[in-house]
Amino acid sequence: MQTLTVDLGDRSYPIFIGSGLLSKPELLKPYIRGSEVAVVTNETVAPLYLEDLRRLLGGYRVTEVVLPDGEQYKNLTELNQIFDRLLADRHSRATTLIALGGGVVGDMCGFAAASYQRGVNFIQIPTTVLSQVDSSVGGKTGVNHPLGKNMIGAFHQPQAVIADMDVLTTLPDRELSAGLAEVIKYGLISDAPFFEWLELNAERLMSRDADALAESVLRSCENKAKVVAEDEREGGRRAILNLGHTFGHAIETHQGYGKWLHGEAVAAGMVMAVDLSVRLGWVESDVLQRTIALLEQCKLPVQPPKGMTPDDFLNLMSVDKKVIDGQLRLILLKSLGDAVVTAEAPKEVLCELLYSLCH
Ligand SMILES: NC(=O)c1ccc[n+]([C@@H]2O[C@H](COP(=O)([O-])OP(=O)(O)OC[C@H]3O[C@@H](n4cnc5c(N)ncnc54)[C@H](O)[C@@H]3O)[C@@H](O)[C@H]2O)c1
Ligand SMILES: O=C(O)C(=O)C[C@@H](O)[C@H](O)[C@H](O)COP(=O)(O)O
Ligand SMILES: [Zn+2]
Repeated sequence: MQTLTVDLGDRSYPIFIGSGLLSKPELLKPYIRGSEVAVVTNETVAPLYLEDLRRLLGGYRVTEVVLPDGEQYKNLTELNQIFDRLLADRHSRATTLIALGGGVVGDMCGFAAASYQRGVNFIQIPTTVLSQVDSSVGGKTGVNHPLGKNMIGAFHQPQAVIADMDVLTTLPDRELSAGLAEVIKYGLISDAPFFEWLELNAERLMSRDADALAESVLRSCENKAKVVAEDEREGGRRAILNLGHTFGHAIETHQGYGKWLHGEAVAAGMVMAVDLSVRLGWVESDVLQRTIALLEQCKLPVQPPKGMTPDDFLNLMSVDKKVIDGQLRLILLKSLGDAVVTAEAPKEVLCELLYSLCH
């Protein structure tokens, strides 16, 4: 097992990465402070892994909340199910919520923990590649609104993250690929040697080589933990974790939540961001070619969806959370492994990009 720390002073927490972690009560128990626990999971993950978690929770008073599965349920209506159960079962402020699932469950459980009785503890047990490498770390929690992704939420850090690699064996291929999009993101924004490692190991990752997957989770979490420790609430540098997301979130919202997976939309969005960086003369075109090649090897989309127009993008991107005083800011590359947040979007080149890619 490997242990990393997200260094946030008195809110620091460990990320445990390894095999067989869902059978180790000694990992989980130190992070549950009282006798009350609420497990939040979904209808797909529950039959696979809830029993393992139940075994670790002998002796606690446990509420189980099983949500419907899908990005389309990451909303305020479904979030309320968690509050209803916590209140019905009389959970106090000393309760601990446990997210058992992918990023949707993690974001919703985390937001419930941030707001139930103005804030209770929670633990992340991420079960997808995407949630192990990204969403379980860093404390962004929340739900979608029909007008925009993750528009309602809070920063609320977990007490611990327990990433058991064994659960990835049941993950569908499409979800594996979607998770790899966020893995590739770290190479692009902050870790060129990792990008090169991914180019060499993409085939192993796609065939679910356990060592390669563990290495990619570890290196992704190292990169994310470093950025989060520098800028917990996205005052500045943390925004680099948003590479491709301004375009990607526009795609997810336009298509209808759940049609394009988050990782798929981010993949196409990263190609757009790197392409824009090339058009501005900031990076060599080979970085774009290598990005496309790696994403394609991971069976990810590299173009925006058919039928989405430049105006669709511009309208949806105008409500991005990085917009300040009407100015859209984008994450672009200065070189492979070096991302920057622009003070404003280069509008002319952005329009040129959108008109050349939208079809
Ligand atoms: N908070 C953050 O920092 C952050 C970062 C990245 C993404 N996100 C959010 O995360 C969400 C995407 O997360 P995701 O890709 O994990 O999607 P997800 O949570 O929808 O999970 C993907 C699918 O895999 C299933 N699943 C989960 N674990 C499984 C397992 N071990 N075996 C079989 N099936 C399993 C789920 O039920 C679901 O059908 C999006 O809402 C995105 O906005 C948040
Ligand atoms: O942790 C972050 O910061 C990220 O931006 C990680 C992203 O991968 C993730 O999709 C996040 O939820 C996007 O945040 P948002 O603030 O753009 O909604
Ligand atoms: Zn993301």
